[in-house]
Amino acid sequence: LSDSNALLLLKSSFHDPDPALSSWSASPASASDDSSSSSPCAKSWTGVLCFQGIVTGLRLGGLGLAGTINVDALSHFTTLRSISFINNNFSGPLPDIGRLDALKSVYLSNNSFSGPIPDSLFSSMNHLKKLWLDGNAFSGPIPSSLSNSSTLIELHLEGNDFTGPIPPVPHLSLRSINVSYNKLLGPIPPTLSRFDASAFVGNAGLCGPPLPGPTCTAQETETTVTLERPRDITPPALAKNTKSGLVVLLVFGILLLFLSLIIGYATVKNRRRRIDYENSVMNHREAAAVAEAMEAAGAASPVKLPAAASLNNGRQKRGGSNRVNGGGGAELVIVNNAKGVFGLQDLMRSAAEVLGNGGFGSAYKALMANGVAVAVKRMRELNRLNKEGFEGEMRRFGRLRHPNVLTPLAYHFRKEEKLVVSEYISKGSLLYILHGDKGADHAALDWARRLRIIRGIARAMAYLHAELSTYELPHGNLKTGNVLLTPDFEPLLTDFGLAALVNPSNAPNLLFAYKTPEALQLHQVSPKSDVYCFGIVVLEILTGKFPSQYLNNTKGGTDVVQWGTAAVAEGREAELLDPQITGRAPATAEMVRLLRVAVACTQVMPQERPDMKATAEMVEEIASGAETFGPVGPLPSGPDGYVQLSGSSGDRSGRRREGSGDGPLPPAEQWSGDLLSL
Ligand SMILES: Nc1ncnc2c1ncn2[C@@H]1O[C@H](COP(=O)(O)OP(=O)(O)OP(=O)(O)O)[C@@H](O)[C@H]1O
Repeated sequence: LSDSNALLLLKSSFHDPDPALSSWSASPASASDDSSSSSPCAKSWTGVLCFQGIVTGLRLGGLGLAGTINVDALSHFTTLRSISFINNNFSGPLPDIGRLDALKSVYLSNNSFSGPIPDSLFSSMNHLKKLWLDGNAFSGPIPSSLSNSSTLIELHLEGNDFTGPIPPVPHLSLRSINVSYNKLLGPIPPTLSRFDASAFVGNAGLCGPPLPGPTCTAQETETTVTLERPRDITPPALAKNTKSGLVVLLVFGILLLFLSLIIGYATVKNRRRRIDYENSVMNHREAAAVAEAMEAAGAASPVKLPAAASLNNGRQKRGGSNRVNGGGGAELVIVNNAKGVFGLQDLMRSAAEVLGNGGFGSAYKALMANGVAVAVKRMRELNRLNKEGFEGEMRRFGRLRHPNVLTPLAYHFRKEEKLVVSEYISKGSLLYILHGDKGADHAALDWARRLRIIRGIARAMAYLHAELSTYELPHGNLKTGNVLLTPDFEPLLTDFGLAALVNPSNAPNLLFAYKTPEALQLHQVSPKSDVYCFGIVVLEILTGKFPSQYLNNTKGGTDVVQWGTAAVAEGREAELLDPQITGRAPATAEMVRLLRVAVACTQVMPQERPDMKATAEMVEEIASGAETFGPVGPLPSGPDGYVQLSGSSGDRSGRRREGSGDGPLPPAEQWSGDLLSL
């Protein structure tokens, strides 16, 4: 069997409706010989990873594949190191991947695999480092053969129906584990208590550290001495230090214990909110989509904590420098003093409120005694850089000044704990206001406000692309969950520039830019990936629909890219617009033109998208037309019934039409995607 034929055999076990694997085809050469020129490595087959002409990996995530995975075909590749089938629709039992004993990484997240996994399945996988089975419907016990995987560094089993106890997985090499939202029982192995509580929540029968709440009977003595637990996460320098070191240790202990408690509380409370929410006004499909996004993003709206949640821990010392409450590394470094200078103890004395638990870690609001409210995020995943590197990035972010960019105020760095502090923005995220409880803020999202929001986001993005022009991803995580709104509905972008700080292996799970076609297909990102994300955001704001692109599966939301692209191609853009912004009136030219810009931004090929500067200029020009001329009223219909746009549009045959006044778009030659022909 040649490599090509083995892959074709594999392909024949898939159901590939798109088809996404059309590049995997039996050319005459590959069918007849096995020469190097007929190797899949020489033919750029989608998702086939090679090293020196040898197939070493398959990355077939997010391709809409279903059916089964033919392990016989895969076993042909004795050098296969990594397989990824994430975000597809595979179902049935876990394929017998245990036979692929050279595998180091297995990514099968977010499919519909189900049933128990044979207990001995992992016995021969002596090289296994990363196992991601989350977001499926596996049941039965977690296989005990995982206990032999002494090389394991990432184990993700969350969101399944696993039952029974957590087996004693090798913990020395383990860097991340998540078994949340299963049906697990019994004590958490003490060796795993160093991980965050969020890795274990959602299992009614689990007990013991790091989970808050009732302790396991067998572990009572250990768990009741709660103040000793933070010893694990306190740097040795602090522990052996002087009296002040002990005070800081104590304060940290209380802070971290408190955080664990409130995260657990918030998680339970937020799940309840989401269920209520699903039962309310939204149709089931969209509700499910939003619920999953909220699940992924943690809380969508603040959760009030009991008054006893105040973190009052003694007197603070204020320093004159920008390192506040220094000593033993337990300091807060101010990078932007727009909200004054404050220290860790100011935070600890604040009334605290959980905001949520995003991909990077948990977030909470702290209202300090001076009346300043801040959002504090524990950034567990920012482990790529050492202290100097991290500080350099934070200082750089702290120097950013733009009315639509939320510049961080301060950070705290230790190997085990990274905090980033920003001003608290009371309205919360655009994601929640658009799709959440549909309250007064949602009702206020009329066309004028949405246009200003889009313009503000475009300006901020253009600014970030200029200021962080050396970054592969100047933002990297643009989505409406990371657009906060000020009381007067001005957008503020947050969570930008983090791609440089996260480990590359984790970036695809954390950053929305890794959901772009080029990232999913070619594992490449660039500033144009940000442009794609911007396009999604604009489509979301214009249509009011929750983008399926935010989800890790195909079970909900609206594919706004496909919807928008088809509508533009067929000249029926007006049909897509959220009725809330059009009211009973027909779409305005600005709405339709913005939709076209968004579709241009979401072209599959990055080189066919405008860059961020050109995009922002187009948005600016459209918005200024709207401001100068006011609502343009009903659009004249063309002879074939299609909306006729002023100045910038073409008819379905691509001919340009004469318009009536809101000016031309910037020159299309700045980018190769021809907006005018769309
Ligand atoms: N500065 C802030 N002011 C007000 N709310 C905030 C602020 N920063 C974050 N939030 C809210 O806190 C919650 C958690 O935010 P976090 O950034 O940790 O996760 P996320 O943005 O939801 O997900 P991701 O990690 O993918 O960016 C979200 O609901 C977010 O809207």
